[in-house]
Amino acid sequence: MTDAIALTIHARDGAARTGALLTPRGDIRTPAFMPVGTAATVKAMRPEDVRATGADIVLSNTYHLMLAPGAERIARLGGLHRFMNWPRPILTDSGGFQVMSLAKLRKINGNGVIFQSHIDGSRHELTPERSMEIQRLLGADIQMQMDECVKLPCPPEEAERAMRLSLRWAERSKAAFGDDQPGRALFGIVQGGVERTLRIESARALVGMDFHGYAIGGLAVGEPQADMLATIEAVIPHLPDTKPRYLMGVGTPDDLLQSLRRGVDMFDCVMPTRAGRHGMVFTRAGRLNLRNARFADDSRPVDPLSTSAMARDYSRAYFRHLVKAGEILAMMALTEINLAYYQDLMAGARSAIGEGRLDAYIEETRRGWAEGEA
Ligand SMILES: Cc1ccc(CCc2c3nc[nH]c3cc3c(=O)[nH]c(N)nc23)cc1
Repeated sequence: MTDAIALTIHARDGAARTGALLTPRGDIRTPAFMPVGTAATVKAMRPEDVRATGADIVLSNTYHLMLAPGAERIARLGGLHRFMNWPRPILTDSGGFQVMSLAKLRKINGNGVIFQSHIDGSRHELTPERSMEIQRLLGADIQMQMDECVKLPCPPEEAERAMRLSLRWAERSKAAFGDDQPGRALFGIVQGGVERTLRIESARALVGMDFHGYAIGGLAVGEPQADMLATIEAVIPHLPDTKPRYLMGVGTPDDLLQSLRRGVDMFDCVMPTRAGRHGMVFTRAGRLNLRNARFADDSRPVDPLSTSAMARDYSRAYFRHLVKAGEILAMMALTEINLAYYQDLMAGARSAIGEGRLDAYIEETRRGWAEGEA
C-alpha cells in the first residue's frame, strides 16, 4: 500500500492523461468526476446507487457538517465513511468557500473567518487549524487547505490579497494536517483570480510547500469559459506532472472535456445533481428540460445509450408527468441519470485518452449535442 495517495498515469494524449489515484479505500480512475455529497449524502441517492453510476469518490463539506450534526459527533459514531455508509474515498472541502457563499454576517480576518450559521444564526469561527481538525475528525481521505476564493470579476489587488492570505493559510493547513495521517492526502488550492502572474506565483509557492495534490480554485464563480480555460493553461505547466490536479466546482459536460484535455484530472460540480432535482437531464443528444410540454406525449426513453436503466426503461412523457406532479421518484431518477451521464462521459474520455483519440471523442460528443434531437 502506498504511504500517501499516489497518481499513476497509464496513458497520455497531448496534455490530457488517464490513470488512477491509488488510495487505501480504493482507486480513483482519472479523469474523475466526483459527485457532491454536501451534508453527508448525494441528494436523493443511496450510496450503492451512487456507486452504480460509476463514482469512485464522493465529496462532503466541512462547513455543513460542522454545523450539523457536528464533526465530533460524526467521529464518535465512527467517522464519515461509516456514518454515510460509503466505504470508498471521500474528499472534503475546507469550508471557507461555503462560509463566504452561504453564511450570514461573515468576517474574514487574518486568523480565519467568523460567521453566523445559515441554519440557526449561531456564531462560529473557522480557522485553518479548526478546518483541518474537522476534516481529520470526519476521516476524509483527501483534505483541502483552507483558502479564500474571491468572487469574479474583482480588482487585481483584491485577488492578490486573497491569494496571499490563501498562501498563509496553506502553510497553516499543512502544519495542522501533520505527518501522522498515512494514506490520506492534503491538497493545496491555487488562487489569484484571472491574473496570470498571481496564478503562477500561487502555484509555484504551493509546489514549494509540497502538497499531495493541487486544486485550481477561484473558478466556476461566473467567469466566461474562455477565462477559465486560460487560467488552467497558465497554471498547469507550474504544477508537478505526477501529482493530481483538481478543478474545483467545474462544470458542464463541455467544461469537463475542455479542461481534461488541458491536463485536469479531477472535477466536482453540483450541476448534475441540482439539475436533476429541477427536471433537467443530460443526454448524448444534449439537455432535456422535462418540464417542457413537448415531452407530454414523447414515448421515447431519455437516453437509450445510458448505463442507467432509468434512462433506458422509462419514457420522457412519464418523467415529465412525475416532474410536473412533484413526485419524489423524479428527483431520484433524474439525479441518477445525470450522474450516470457524467460518469459515462469520464469513462469515454479515459478510454479515448488510452487510445490516443481524445480529440475525435470530444468532436463526436459535441456533435451529438449539436445534432441531437433532444
Ligand atoms: C461538497 C463540496 C461542494 C463543493 C466543493 C467545491 C467548492 C468550491 C467551488 N465551487 C465552485 N467554484 C469553487 C471554488 C472553490 C475554491 O476556490 N476553494 C474552495 N475551497 N472550494 C471551492 C467541494 C466540496
